[in-house]
Amino acid sequence: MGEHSILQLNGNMHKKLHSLIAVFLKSPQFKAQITTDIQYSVKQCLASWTNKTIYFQDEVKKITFTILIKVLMSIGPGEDLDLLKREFGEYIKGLICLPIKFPGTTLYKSLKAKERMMKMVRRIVKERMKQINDNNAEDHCAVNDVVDALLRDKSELYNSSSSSSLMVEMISQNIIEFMIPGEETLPTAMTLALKFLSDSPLALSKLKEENMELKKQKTNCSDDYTWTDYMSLPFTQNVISETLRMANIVNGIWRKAVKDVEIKGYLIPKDWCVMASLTSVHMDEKNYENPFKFDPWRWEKIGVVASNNCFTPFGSGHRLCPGLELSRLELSIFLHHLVTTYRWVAERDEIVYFPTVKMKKKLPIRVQPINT
Ligand code: HEM
Repeated sequence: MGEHSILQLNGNMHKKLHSLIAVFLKSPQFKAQITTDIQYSVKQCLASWTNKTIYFQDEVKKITFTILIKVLMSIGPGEDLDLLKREFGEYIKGLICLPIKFPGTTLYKSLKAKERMMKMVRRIVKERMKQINDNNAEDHCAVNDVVDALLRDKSELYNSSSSSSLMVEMISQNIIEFMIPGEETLPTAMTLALKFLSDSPLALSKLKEENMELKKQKTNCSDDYTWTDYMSLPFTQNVISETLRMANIVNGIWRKAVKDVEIKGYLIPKDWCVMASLTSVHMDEKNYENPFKFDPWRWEKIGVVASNNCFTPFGSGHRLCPGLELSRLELSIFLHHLVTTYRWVAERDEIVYFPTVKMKKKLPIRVQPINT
């Protein structure tokens, strides 16, 4: 990973970058716009799945990747998006591979793919920088995506880099590395939600009932759906929490001790690395009764929590995932349109948890509109 990756940064630089992204993702304008974009993407994708067998695990990435790129750079469907999709696929293969670099190796191809992506992202950042300078409009124009948020930053995060070409370089690098934590996690959450629901008819029926009610209300008053509509469905949020608890998409997080630390009588010497296992917390019967059972109802007692000591799918503390709410929103919109418009039959498949969470056969399903 590059030296500016948010995942590797520490101290002040990390704090500023994290806060810029988190503030943008929480802004009301962003929430309103992205709700419309996700709805559009979800409906289009679902319509293209009907009456044939699809591999859910692969197909759902079309929704999440499109949204991720929209959030980062406002790129819609077209050549640029196709290029990014292709090159990013090649690039991530090289993040965990043998460190051998000569033509033909995975690492070599990955670095070449990153160069091609950098070229495109650099062009976009430069164009945007020019627009901002030409209009001298920093204070009046809406911040539409992460590129805007980083370019309009006043906190000197990049300004210390003095030359504008270095600033373009750093922002482009950040944008590419920001794709890594968002690309694989969310489609996996959607895939496992579908798997758990396919195996739990009671939960599916309650989910459908709640979402049909919202659909009826919206149809009667012909209002558009808002972020809050989707995020206020209690059972749907419980299905999402239970999916995240059992899926353990990020099974552990790494930290390095910057000084000697004592925790519960154990000494962690300076420079040691520690992995906090999130899976152990989520699957511990001291925290969750019958932890291997998919039981969205358990959250009626626990209540909706973004994160606490016993529920940390998005991590916690100053590295808490800034994509937390966006992920819950995408999951909610996806589930809403899926269960209110379609039914599906999933083939038998198994969850594999190592090295990463996946479905063994990519979860083949057949989707049909409800009223056929
Ligand atoms: C269900 C989906 C997701 C899960 C389970 C998840 C989980 C996590 C976890 C556990 C961390 C903390 C890592 C650590 O503490 O070292 C994290 C960090 C992060 N996530 Fe997510 N994530 C998800 C979706 C997303 C999405 C959609 C985005 C982008 C829009 C995103 C962007 C990030 C970023 C940039 C960080 C680094 C934050 C920092 O170090 O300051 N994530 N995520």
